[in-house]
Amino acid sequence: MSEGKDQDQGKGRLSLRPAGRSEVGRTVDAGSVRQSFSHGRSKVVQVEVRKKRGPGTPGSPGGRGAGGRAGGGRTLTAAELAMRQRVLAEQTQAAAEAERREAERREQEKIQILSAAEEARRREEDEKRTAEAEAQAKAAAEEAERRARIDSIKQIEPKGPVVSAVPIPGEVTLAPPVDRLKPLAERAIMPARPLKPAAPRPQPAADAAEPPAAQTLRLRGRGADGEEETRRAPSRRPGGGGGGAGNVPANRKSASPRKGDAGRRAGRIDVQAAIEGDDDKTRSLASVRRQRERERRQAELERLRADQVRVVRDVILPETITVQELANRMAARQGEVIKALMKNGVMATVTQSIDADTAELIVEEFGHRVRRVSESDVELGIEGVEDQPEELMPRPPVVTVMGHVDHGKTSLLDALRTTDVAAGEAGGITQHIGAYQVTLKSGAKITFLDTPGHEAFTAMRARGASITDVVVLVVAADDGVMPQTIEAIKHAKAANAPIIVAINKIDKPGANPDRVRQELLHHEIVVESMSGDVQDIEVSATKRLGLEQLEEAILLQAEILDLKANPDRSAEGAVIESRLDRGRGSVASVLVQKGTLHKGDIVVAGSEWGRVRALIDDRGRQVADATPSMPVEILGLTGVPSAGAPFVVVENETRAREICEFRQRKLKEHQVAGQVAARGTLDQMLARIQAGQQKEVAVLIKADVQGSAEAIQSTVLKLAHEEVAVRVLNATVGQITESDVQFAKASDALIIAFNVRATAQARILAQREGVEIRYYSIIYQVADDVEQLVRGKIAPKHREKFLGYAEIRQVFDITKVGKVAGCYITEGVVKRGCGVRLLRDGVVIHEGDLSQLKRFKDDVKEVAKGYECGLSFAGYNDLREGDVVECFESELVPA
Ligand SMILES: Nc1nc2c(ncn2[C@@H]2O[C@H](COP(=O)(O)OP(=O)(O)OP(=O)(O)O)[C@@H](O)[C@H]2O)c(=O)[nH]1
Repeated sequence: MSEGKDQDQGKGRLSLRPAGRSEVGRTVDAGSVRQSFSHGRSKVVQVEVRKKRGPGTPGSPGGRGAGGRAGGGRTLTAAELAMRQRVLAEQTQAAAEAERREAERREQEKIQILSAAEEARRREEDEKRTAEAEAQAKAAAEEAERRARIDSIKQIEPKGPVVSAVPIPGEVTLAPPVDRLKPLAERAIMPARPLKPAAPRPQPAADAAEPPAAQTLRLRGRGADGEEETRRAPSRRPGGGGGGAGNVPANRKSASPRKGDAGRRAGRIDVQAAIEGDDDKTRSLASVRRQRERERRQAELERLRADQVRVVRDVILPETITVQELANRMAARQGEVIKALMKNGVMATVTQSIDADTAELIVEEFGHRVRRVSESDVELGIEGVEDQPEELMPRPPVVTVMGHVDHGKTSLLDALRTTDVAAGEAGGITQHIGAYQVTLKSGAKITFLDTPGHEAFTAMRARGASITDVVVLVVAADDGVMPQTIEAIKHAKAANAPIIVAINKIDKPGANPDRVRQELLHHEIVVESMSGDVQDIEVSATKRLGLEQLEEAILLQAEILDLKANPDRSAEGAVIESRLDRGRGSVASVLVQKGTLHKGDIVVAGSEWGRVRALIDDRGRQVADATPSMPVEILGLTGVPSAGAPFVVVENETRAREICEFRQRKLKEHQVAGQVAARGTLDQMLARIQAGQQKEVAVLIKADVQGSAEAIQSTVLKLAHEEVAVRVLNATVGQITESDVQFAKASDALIIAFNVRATAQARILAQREGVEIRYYSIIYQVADDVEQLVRGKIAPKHREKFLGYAEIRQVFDITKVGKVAGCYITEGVVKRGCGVRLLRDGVVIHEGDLSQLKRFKDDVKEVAKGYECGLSFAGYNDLREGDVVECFESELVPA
């Protein structure tokens, strides 16, 4: 620094006040710095400011210490500076250039990589396209070849071995033994071809279908050496490498010389090649072709076979069907059906039945059409076709006589029977077959149903037999219109049957026919003599008065009704009544309604069927046939059909059997559901009451004594309220019989049994008909239940559960024990400690508990039906032979 004092300060350099801590006013110059000291001195120091790498900065190496340099340093000449700057610029330029080149190089590399990838992708696509085109071409060629082959087979008888007669593209063709050393090109023109040159070659066709590019390649490949072929070969193989040798897979490389040589024989392989085991190394194109060809042919064969058998069938499916039957109906193999079922998760053997839904799935899978039928379809069409008006002929009317009790229905029917003009011939109408036909003087006929009363009429109607054309309402002139007369009117009206009023007993002293006519007016029956349209005839059954007029009135009514039927068709009608006759078997009285019934016809009546062995009319004569409206007895049915059941003639026994089996099955189902039905009726009644549809609860009372019956009647009648009335149909004493059940059924009534029981037949009937019988031994319980019923609130529940019946066969008097009954269990079971009722003639005479139950001196828990046992009652000794012990258990039924 001190050296710097002497330095000339006027060299045009800038002076700077330094910014040092201890200094003030330092200046900065480009090359010198003025330094000021505290005591006033100052000096200028030459400094060399060396800018880092700056081209304009003096590049002296001593730029680090300003002071040190300043002493021996020198300024750069302009030339030096320029040079340095140039050098520096050059260096910078070079570096930038290198950098740019590097970037370029990298870019180039990247482009190369990308283009290589792109190239590879393109190549791959090309190859794929070529392969596809080739496959299409091949398929076309094969098809053409197949056709040609079929044609050639048709036209030319093969002379040589069959295998060589028809060349198949890609197949191994027979070549004569060839020297292994012989060049392949030479061998290629040898007879490596089918023995039958007439057959078309597939190759040209394949070539024709190839894309032009591929063709060009191939043309070049042919006849040339392996190089061309090698180039072409990979492109023909999907997934093969590109044109570059490095991309050719190793196996391709090994195969290439052969391939190149045999370029012209592409698509074929000779025996030699096969022997050499070429396929071991690489699978030739020809081999692949052959395999594809084989597969294709196989597939086509299968398709053809399938087409031949694929007939779309209408498969009829009932509600259930066995696998075997299903296979039969589809004309498929059982194994296939089982397989299809397994696929759907159903494991079934051939004999097992499957439901219609599952079967439908299978049928659809097999490509057939499904036609679902219901079991009841067996009944379809049994009624036959509708008759044409021109086929109809007039037929006699069928008449039912109705009226109040003792008004003379039976008497009138008997009187009418005697009006038959044919009576003299065979002792008149002697047979009781449920109906009879009278022939009038005019030759006209009338059929009368022999079962008077509206109950029978309604029962018949309930079973579907609406056979009455005209109702004759009998009203006794001395008695007038009575409750059952009104009932009869209601029933007749419900059946839409016209009424003819027969005012009977006019011979009686107190007879007043006009009163009857007047009373009938209240029930909407306006007789002719009162300007109405209802015919009224005054008759006397006993005195046989007015019978002819009555018959004429019936005929007139029939004429108005224009009753007609076609006699020339298979018969149809209804069973009037039936029974089992000891000598003749099942006997059924039927009324023919349509057609003519012949001896030998096959008849289905209800759930019974049979061939008509004999036809017997109401005079007991055998007849050959029965025309419309004629009642006859038929023999030959397999069982006893129920009254009111319709009958029909069917074409054959198989059909008859089929229908009956179906109907019997239905009947059994119905019987099984009988108990439920009984329960259901009461529930339905309750529901109707709740819904306000039923305004009346009808009951039929049966009690052990008249006093109880009357007490119950008055009790239940009091339970009626403004919305629901209580109607007591009957309040009598004794067991419940079948007629009680029928009566209750007709009026939709509930049977109240107080200390009495139903007969076995009545029980069965009630179960079948769904009539509810409720047993009581305490009057307030009856009142309780009926009240609930009337209010439609809570369904009354059974309070006890019936266990069984035991019949007392012998009574032993044992000292200290008392009376012990030797019993036989006729129904259900008897359990130790159960509740018992002692019934004598169907009436409860004691109710209590069982004290002992023994079998052969051993106490037992229970004894079942068909076994004997000994039992005694707790605190009751009046046991008698023939008494019946009813056993029950108390059961809590929540409301
Ligand atoms: N005087 C007279 N009595 C008759 C006449 N018709 C019937 N009776 C008598 O009336 C009674 C009842 O006759 P039925 O023919 O049994 O009467 P029903 O209507 O069939 O009676 P149920 O079978 O009980 O319904 C018998 O005693 C007959 O003799 C008649 O025209 N005149």
